[in-house]
Amino acid sequence: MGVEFLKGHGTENDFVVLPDPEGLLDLTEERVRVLCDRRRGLGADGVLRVVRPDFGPWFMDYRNADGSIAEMCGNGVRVFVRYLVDEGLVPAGEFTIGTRSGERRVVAHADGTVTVDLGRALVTGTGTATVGGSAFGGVAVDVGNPHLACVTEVPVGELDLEVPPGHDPVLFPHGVNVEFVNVLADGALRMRVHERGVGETRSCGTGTVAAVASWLHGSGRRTGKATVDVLGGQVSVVVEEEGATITGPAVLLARGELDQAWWDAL
Ligand SMILES: N[C@@H](CCC[C@H](N)C(=O)O)C(=O)O
Repeated sequence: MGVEFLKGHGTENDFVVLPDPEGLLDLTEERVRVLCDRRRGLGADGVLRVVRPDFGPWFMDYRNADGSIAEMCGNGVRVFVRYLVDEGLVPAGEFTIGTRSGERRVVAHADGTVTVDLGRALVTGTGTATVGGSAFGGVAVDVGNPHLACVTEVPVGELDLEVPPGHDPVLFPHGVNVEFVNVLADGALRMRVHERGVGETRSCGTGTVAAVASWLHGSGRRTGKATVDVLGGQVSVVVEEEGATITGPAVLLARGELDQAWWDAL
């Protein structure tokens, strides 16, 4: 009997899901790196380990593709919720899950979309990202994890995000996720993102919240909502004083077993 896995994505931000209710899996950095490698492993932007603690709700243990641990993953939560509901572990509707950023309320809707309350999107300052020698002013936003969201008139499709954007390490001592955002119309944004611990991804849920918070901040507002187009689809974001929500799709597309000998050898 090998190690059970599922593969899923939220707006093409893709994850390997590892059901581990008893918390028995030894999920080393190396195992995460190889699992996420698109040639040596299954390929993914991150891993979601599904753990049932002795007390409290189901816990999402999220890891970036480079093996690092992050506090929160907005798209990952939606896929995590899809797994819990599809497996009959939690009834659809509203419930709570655990994350490294604390407990979060979620709603699994009848149409298959999931809403996640990501807590307050805290604007903590301003900073600069550099891409190809050009500087982009941005707003630092804490969505449980760190973001620098840069609203720009440069079409985001023109940016080379193969190379990690430069940022001020003093402002972000633990690294940062960097978003570039175009305002398409009032209430519609387009975003690309370079994620800490991953590289450019086709979507970042917490990043879309940071993008909306940054856009609102730039227009003197603290609350509002927008749809955000990302490379992998579209999500809806609402930013309120007491918390920000993201709503979008969550897909599980495959399941299987990792070869035990392969896993043991890692
Ligand atoms: N893709 C995620 C964010 C994952 C964590 C991030 N790379 C970090 O290191 O903070 C999302 O959907 O929010």
